[in-house]
Amino acid sequence: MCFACSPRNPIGLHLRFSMDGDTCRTTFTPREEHQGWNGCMHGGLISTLLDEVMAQWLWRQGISAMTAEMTTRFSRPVPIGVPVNVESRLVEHKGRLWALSARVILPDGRAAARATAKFLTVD
Ligand SMILES: CCCCCCCC(=O)SCCNC(=O)CCNC(=O)[C@H](O)C(C)(C)COP(=O)(O)OP(=O)(O)OC[C@H]1O[C@@H](n2cnc3c(N)ncnc32)[C@H](O)[C@@H]1OP(=O)(O)O
Repeated sequence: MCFACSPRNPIGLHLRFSMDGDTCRTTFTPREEHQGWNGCMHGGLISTLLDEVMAQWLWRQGISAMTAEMTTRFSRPVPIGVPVNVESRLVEHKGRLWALSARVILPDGRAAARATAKFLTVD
């Protein structure tokens, strides 16, 4: 029961994804219970959005892969109650290793957070 995407997880984020060309997308509006710093979404949960949108890019190509490494840059706060777009793309693929990038985008089009990650295919 995935914390990020399962519709049955009672404490989950209930994210829903779609592919748009070579980009995987979702949207999310953080609520009070997702707060970290006053009035802003918790950074760990922002990382969850980024991790999951990259994992889903792979999943939707039929690739089972786990996150092996991830770097996140938090550029601007994500305000509670404000909808954000989250998107990912493939950067590179070599053998079992898949490199992806992702962004959390505020309604004014500015990126609030960016991540790069390496995923390794698993059996
Ligand atoms: C869509 C539904 C799923 C959504 C899930 C959302 C994403 C997640 O949250 S996944 C959960 C979080 N991630 C984890 O728990 C992963 C924990 N780590 C592991 O289980 C293992 O380390 C795992 C599976 C990633 C890799 O282990 P294993 O299969 O034994 O590979 P391993 O032998 O260590 O490495 C294989 C090769 O990759 C290389 N490699 C491993 N990690 C890295 C890395 N970060 N960067 C570059 N190369 C790497 C190794 O050097 C090795 O290279 P070589 O074959 O040339 O020696």
